[in-house]
Amino acid sequence: MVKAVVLGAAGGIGQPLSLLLKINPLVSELGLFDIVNTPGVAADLSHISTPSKTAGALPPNDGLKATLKGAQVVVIPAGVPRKPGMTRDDLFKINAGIVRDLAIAIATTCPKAFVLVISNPVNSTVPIVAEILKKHGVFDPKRLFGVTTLDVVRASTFVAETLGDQKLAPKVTVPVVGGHSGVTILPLLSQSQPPLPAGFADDKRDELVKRIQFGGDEVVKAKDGAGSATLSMAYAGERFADLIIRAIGGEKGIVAPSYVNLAADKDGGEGLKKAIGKELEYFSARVEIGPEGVEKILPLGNLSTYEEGLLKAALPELETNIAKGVEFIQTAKL
Ligand SMILES: NC(=O)C1=CN([C@@H]2O[C@H](COP(=O)(O)OP(=O)(O)OC[C@H]3O[C@@H](n4cnc5c(N)ncnc54)[C@H](O)[C@@H]3O)[C@@H](O)[C@H]2O)C=CC1
Ligand SMILES: O=C([O-])CC(=O)C(=O)O
Repeated sequence: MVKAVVLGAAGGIGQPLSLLLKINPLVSELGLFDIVNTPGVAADLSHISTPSKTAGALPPNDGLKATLKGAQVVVIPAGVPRKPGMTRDDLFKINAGIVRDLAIAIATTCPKAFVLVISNPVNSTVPIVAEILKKHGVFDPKRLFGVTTLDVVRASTFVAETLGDQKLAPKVTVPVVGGHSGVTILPLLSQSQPPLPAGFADDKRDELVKRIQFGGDEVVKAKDGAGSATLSMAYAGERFADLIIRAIGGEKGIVAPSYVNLAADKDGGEGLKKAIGKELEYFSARVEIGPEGVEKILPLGNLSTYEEGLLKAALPELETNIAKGVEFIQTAKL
């Protein structure tokens, strides 16, 4: 049983994610923080007849610190979402500062917590959290996760649709690696289980890859100015948080997709760096998770020639995104 905290709990993702965590039987205490509306959200959820206690706080009177006290899992969906025409990187200006300030509170209040970052741009916000934790001397790469589960969820759904059977969606597995924006999202369709039909046309494959890479844009466009994915993200966020909570509880064999610092790996990510041909500090892949955090970053497996090309195209943007997050903290006067 763990204490889980949601930062940004009154938002489009925060509310349904908090609901799902409230009904997770492995959560004993649920702390909710936002700059608006958390007392109401917490009062509402607290009437649900599950064992966990729920409390909500606002910034005055150190509400953030009180909420974080004793937290083992902190999920961060705080920040602004995209509007049509924006990239995730366009959110950096506002969200980088929000995530930085929340990370400072984590570093000083619950430095051993597992931190799950949803706020975009994930490729940069995860390095921001890491740099803050480093500055406070409490960084453990094994306990910091960028949440990329929605990419994997979308891949399963879209492949099932392509196979003409929605009922397959919960069973389809497709590794999605790299990062969490546009071309940095690398769906490895050649490893899909069940596989795509033999002789699946190249143009159909390209379409499917694009749809997974730009699935977020599909929702942003449909919401027409009212934000981005919230309900599917809450589902994905809880699915990931649940795996983390079960790993903390000692369950064996937990494997989840996540954007992590490669120093989290047993061999410092050397195997993965070799596979991608670049000295990157962060990459998303399937990771084995145990009670102390990441135990191993799993190899990417065999990439098709086409996927090698996708990987090559992803690396420059990923590298720029990472550097932007790192520099934001390293060059700042905090
Ligand atoms: N990793 C992923 O796959 C996904 C990430 N996202 C990202 O999640 C973030 C949140 O999206 P939504 O929930 O739709 O936005 P939203 O605007 O509905 O909710 C964000 C919440 O954060 C709160 N907030 C702002 N500053 C805060 C602070 N300093 N401390 C605590 N809370 C604060 C706001 O008051 C608001 O309630 C966005 O950055 C979005 O791009 C969205 C979908 C998928
Ligand atoms: O597209 C967005 O801005 C939100 C997001 O990260 C996603 O839905 O994958």
